[in-house]
Amino acid sequence: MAYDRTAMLKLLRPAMTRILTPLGRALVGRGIGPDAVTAIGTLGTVVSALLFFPLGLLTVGAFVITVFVLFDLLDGVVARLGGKGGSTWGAFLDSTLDRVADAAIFGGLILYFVAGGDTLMAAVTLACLIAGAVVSYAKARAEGLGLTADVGLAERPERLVVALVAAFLSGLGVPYVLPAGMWLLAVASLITVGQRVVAVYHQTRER
Ligand SMILES: CCCCCCCC/C=C\CCCCCCCC(=O)OC[C@H](COP(=O)(O)OP(=O)(O)OC[C@H]1O[C@@H](n2ccc(N)nc2=O)[C@H](O)[C@@H]1O)OC(=O)CCCCCCC/C=C\CCCCCCCC
Ligand SMILES: O=P([O-])([O-])O[C@@H]1[C@@H](O)[C@H](O)[C@@H](O)[C@H](O)[C@@H]1O
Ligand SMILES: [Mg+2]
Ligand SMILES: [Mg+2]
Repeated sequence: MAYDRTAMLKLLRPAMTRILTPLGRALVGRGIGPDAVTAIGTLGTVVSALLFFPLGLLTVGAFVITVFVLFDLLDGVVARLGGKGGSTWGAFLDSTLDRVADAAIFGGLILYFVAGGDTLMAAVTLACLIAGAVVSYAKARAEGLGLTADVGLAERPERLVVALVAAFLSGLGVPYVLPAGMWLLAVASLITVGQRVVAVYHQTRER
């Protein structure tokens, strides 16, 4: 079953874009370009994920990472307000650095579980990292072949919301929420890989 992205968190995109537009305008007015926003967002995410999560500071880590991860919406806003409607280079940079940010977030959580001696949850979180990367790769490869794979239960916003909310609540002392979130995400990401493979398979058969 294919999930239309308009049925998922993508629905929040126009509202988030509206909220971020005044900030985007201010950045453009100061001569700050989208690539700088992309780079700062990625750097901030990587440093905070690899600092806070392994130390067990899950709530503050999830909060700070959320701020930096929202730069991924802000860079597109800045690109579009800049008048050129976004560049090919910017699209490449944005997607590539998203992979770096995702690796740091899930890598930070893996280090947290390893530090606590929880090998099983470290492995489940590793599955989230790998399956999430395959989800993104499947779409990028399909697009490189002139096809589309813009479907799935757990696209990047869903993966980030589940991981960050679970980490945030776990840090507040809510029991079982982080393991439950990681198990849920591992399964949802695997399903998403399947959905994208099936979507591409059907397109190749139609050809
Ligand atoms: C103080 C602030 C605290 C904030 C707390 C608020 C909590 C947040 C609540 C809700 C978030 C809701 C999620 C929003 C969903 C958005 C859905 C969506 O569309 O996501 C996709 C995007 C970005 O995708 P992409 O990068 O592809 O789009 P762009 O718009 O950037 O466009 C790309 C094109 O732009 C051009 N371009 C780009 C870059 C560049 N350098 N040059 C360019 O030219 C080019 O043409 C490109 O093709 O967003 C995401 O994926 C990020 C999702 C964010 C999810 C955050 C989830 C956090 C939720 C909860 C965490 C709770 C813990 C903390 C609790 C704190 C409570 C206060
Ligand atoms: O494929 P996926 O990982 O769910 O989501 C993708 C993002 O991770 C990627 O960075 C972005 O450029 C793509 O347009 C797509 O939204
Ligand atoms: Mg972006
Ligand atoms: Mg992005």
